[in-house]
Amino acid sequence: MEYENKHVLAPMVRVGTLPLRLLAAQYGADITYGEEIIDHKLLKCERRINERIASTDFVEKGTENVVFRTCKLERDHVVFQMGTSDAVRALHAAEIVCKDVAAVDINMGCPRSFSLSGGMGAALLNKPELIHDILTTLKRNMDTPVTCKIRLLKHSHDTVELARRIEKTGVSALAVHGRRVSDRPRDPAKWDEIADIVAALSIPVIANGDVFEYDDFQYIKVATGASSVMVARGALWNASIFSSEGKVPWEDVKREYIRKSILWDNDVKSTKHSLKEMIMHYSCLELPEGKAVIKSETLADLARLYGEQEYYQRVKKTRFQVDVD
Ligand SMILES: Cc1cc2nc3c(=O)[nH]c(=O)nc-3n(C[C@H](O)[C@H](O)[C@H](O)COP(=O)(O)O)c2cc1C
Repeated sequence: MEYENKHVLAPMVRVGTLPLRLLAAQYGADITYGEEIIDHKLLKCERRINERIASTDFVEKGTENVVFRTCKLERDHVVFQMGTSDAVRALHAAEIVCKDVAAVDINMGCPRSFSLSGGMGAALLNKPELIHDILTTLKRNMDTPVTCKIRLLKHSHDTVELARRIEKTGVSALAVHGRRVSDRPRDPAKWDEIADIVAALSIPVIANGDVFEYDDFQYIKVATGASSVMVARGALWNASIFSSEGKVPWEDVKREYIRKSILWDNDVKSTKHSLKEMIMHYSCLELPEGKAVIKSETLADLARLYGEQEYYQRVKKTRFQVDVD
C-alpha cells in the first residue's frame, strides 16, 4: 500500500459502508476507510462468502447481522478501522479481516463517550505505552500494513512527541485529524499543527480536516507538507469531491448512492443514516423528502421514493437467477 499523493475517504461510523466506499472510489478516491468497528464486535464474527452478491461478509455468529462487508473491487485500497484498548484482543480481531483488506487502522481520535469509557479512541492519546503495545503487536504478527489515526493534543510539541513514538512502532502511515479532542466539528482544523508533525516525521502523514472542495486537497497538502489528504464530511455530503473534473450535482450522487446500496444489499439503517446526513446538509429533514426517508423501512421503499424501482427489480431478478442456478 502506497501513501504518497493519495486522496482518502475518511472513516465514518454508519456511513462508511461498502456503497459509499465504492462510490468514492468511482469518483477518484485512492484509499477508502471503513467505519470504525470495535474489536469485541469483530471477535464475534465469522467470515462468509456471500455468493448472491459476490461480497465477503463478516457476520455475527448465530445471526444474519453483517458487521463488515467488502468485495474484490476494493481489496487493494480498503482500510479496516478498528476501535480497541488492548493489544492481544486487537490482534485476534485484526487477524479475522486482514487477508481481505489493504490495511488495518487503529482509531485513536474518537471523542465519543462510548469510546472514551472503553479506553478506546482518543482515550489512547494519553497512553503512549499502550499505543506502542497495540501497534507493535499488530506489526510483528501481521503482514498487512498497519496505520493509526490521531487527533491533536493540547500542545503541538506533545502531539509531535507522540507522533515520533508512533513512527517508531513501524506503522506505514499516520493520519492526523487537525482538531483537539475538545474541538467541535465547526472549529477550524489546525493545518499548521499538522505541518509540525509532518516536519518531524519520515513516514507518510495523511492530513485531515476541512477539505470541502477538490482544490482543498492541494491547499492542505501545500499548507502541511503531508503526503496524502483525507476527507470525511466533504465526501459524505457529495462523494464526487474526489473527481478532478468537478463535483457532480448532489441529486445525481444521491441516486448513484441508492443504486449502490441496492446492488450491495446495504443495511437500510446505514443507507437511511447517510441520506439523512446529506439531506440535512443540502435541505432539511422536515421537508417531504426527509420525512419520506425517515418513514422508509426497506431498500425497496427507498427505491420507490427515488424512482429507482426498475433498477431495484432488475437487481432482484439477477439475484434470483443466481439463487436458482
Ligand atoms: C459521520 C461521521 C462519522 C465519523 N466516524 C469516524 C470513525 O468511525 N472513525 C474515525 O477515526 N473518525 C470518524 N469521524 C471523523 C472523521 O474521520 C474526520 O476525522 C473528521 O470528520 C474531520 O474531517 P472533515 O473535516 O473532513 O470532516 C467521523 C466523522 C463523521 C462526520
